[in-house]
Amino acid sequence: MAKAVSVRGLTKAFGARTVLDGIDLEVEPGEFVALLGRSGCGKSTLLRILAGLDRDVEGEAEVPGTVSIAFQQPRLLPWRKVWRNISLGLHRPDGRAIALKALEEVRLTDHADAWPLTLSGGEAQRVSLARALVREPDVLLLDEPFGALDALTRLAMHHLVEDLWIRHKPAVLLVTHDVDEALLLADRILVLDEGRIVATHHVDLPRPRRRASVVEQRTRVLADLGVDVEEAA
Ligand SMILES: Nc1ncnc2c1ncn2[C@@H]1O[C@H](COP(=O)(O)OP(=O)(O)OP(=O)(O)O)[C@@H](O)[C@H]1O
Repeated sequence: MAKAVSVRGLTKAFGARTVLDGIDLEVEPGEFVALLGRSGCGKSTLLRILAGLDRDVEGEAEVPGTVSIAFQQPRLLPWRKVWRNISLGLHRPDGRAIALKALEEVRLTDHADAWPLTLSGGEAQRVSLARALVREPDVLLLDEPFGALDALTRLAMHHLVEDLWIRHKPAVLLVTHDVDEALLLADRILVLDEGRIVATHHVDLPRPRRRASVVEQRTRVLADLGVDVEEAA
């Protein structure tokens, strides 16, 4: 079967600075992959390239299917009601019905006619997810979508994303700094450092996952990030 994402020898430089350094990566259809790494290691740059937002690269980055991306900030248009933010660009006469269905999936039907500025951070992020999903993407790119949320809302979002992923089964690439988040959600974790994939972890824990079940593997992932858990404790 065709890969959802095929990246070969992908190199990206900003001026003299090489940000991605010969990345090779294949993602299977329906696979959930987390990209984990320190700030500035090139995670967002890779996602932007996969989304087709940056084509000035060396090497190959192929995403044959449809792609949606959600960012850390929901980026909703404040002058359009929630449902219109979701249906925007679909160009379909049944846009409202489709938006309502997507809002039902993120449990926000009652906010369909709200203005984005009246939403909480978690609600706005759920709208952003609905907007990404309504296009039924083959590949869903999530660039730290929970980064700005409080811990409890974050937890609820983890469950929601896992739920939506199981229902729609797009391939997902999730950029995160959060090891637990990666372990709770991903089939595979790629650790990036200075533009290279320096470690790969397969996560075979049964779903739905619980925080307690990720503790052991967390130590090994943190070690690849240069964090000694004994010391950090
Ligand atoms: N348009 C740009 N021009 C110049 N440098 C850039 C540009 N975009 C990104 N960079 C640099 O590329 C490096 C990688 O950035 P990137 O946003 O991919 O990192 P990241 O791993 O996603 O970081 P974070 O976790 O903090 O979001 C950084 O050093 C950043 O300053």
